[in-house]
Amino acid sequence: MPAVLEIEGLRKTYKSRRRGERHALDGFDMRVDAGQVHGFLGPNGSGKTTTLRTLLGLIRADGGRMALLGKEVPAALPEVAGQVGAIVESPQFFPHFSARDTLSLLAGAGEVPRQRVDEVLELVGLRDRAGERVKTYSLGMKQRLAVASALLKNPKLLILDEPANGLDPGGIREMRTLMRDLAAAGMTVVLSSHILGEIQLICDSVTIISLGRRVAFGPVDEVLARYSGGSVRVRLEAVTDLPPAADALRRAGVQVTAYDDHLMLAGVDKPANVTRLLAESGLYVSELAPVTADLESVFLELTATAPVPGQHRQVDESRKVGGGSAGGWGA
Ligand SMILES: Nc1ncnc2c1ncn2[C@@H]1O[C@H](COP(=O)(O)OP(=O)(O)OP(=O)(O)O)[C@@H](O)[C@H]1O
Repeated sequence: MPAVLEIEGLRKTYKSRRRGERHALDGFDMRVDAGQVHGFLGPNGSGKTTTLRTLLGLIRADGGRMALLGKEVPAALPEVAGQVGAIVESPQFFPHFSARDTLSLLAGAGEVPRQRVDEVLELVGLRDRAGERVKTYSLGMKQRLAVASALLKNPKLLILDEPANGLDPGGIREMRTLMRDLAAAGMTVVLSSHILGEIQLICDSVTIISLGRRVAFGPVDEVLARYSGGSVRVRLEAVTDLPPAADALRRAGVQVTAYDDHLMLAGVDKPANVTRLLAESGLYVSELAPVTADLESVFLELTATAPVPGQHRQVDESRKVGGGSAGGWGA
């Protein structure tokens, strides 16, 4: 499958007199194949918008290479721009224009046939409100207009930064169907979003970025399988047995996360060893269940952004975590 978007070793450092240097992208890699819906995920401040802005020529990279539709950018941007539709950050519209006027203006500037305006209004569900002024629109309606503007030129590659922002549950579901339909029709779609359940439902593949570096990538199923490796939920007959059980397992080298009524273990190859080890300490297991991770828990683990009771995590406190689940206990 040809790559529609390729990034290798991308670097971007913001410099300011007051704050010094900030490495927003620190050798970032990304690849999106044709016809995929690809999720681009990362905590706040991890470098997603910087990546998209660099790719679209809005800011200059300090190093690395990028290609869109097989052409090196930024050099080939004039050639490929007509085939790439993008919304990065909230686009601004003239408040006194209607959605139809806004799209007609953009269509005229981009030599897009007028009938396409009605097509995209229909696609994003704005047909019946298209004559009203944008200043009377809700956040979700403005978001739909933004997606419509990105779709006007029927691009080969559609890049959407937080497309579900402000949409109601019905709107999110419609957006999901629209993305899938566009991909089925051959468009490649890159979505950045913090709604991970949604990404898991919509996307074929994902890239996860943390502190300006890629920490995971690949088909969603493979990423989930890779990072679910050996996760096991354990309940004991008495909850008072959980702390000594956690201690015994940790002493044996198992990664243990303790919850009120159960333990989560990572990297367990042979669950029977857990039962045996606990029984040897006089602790009896009432449930031992393998757990498949969802995208949210993989994301929280890889970007180290899971909430810690009693702490207020600051935006730059995510840390780089090596690939694969640590531990490997249970031989
Ligand atoms: N113009 C700028 N000047 C200085 N620092 C910047 C600038 N733009 C972004 N940064 C910094 O670069 C880092 C990456 O920011 P970026 O906007 O790319 O993150 P993001 O992943 O899009 O975050 P979010 O999910 O919050 O939108 C952050 O630490 C941010 O503060």
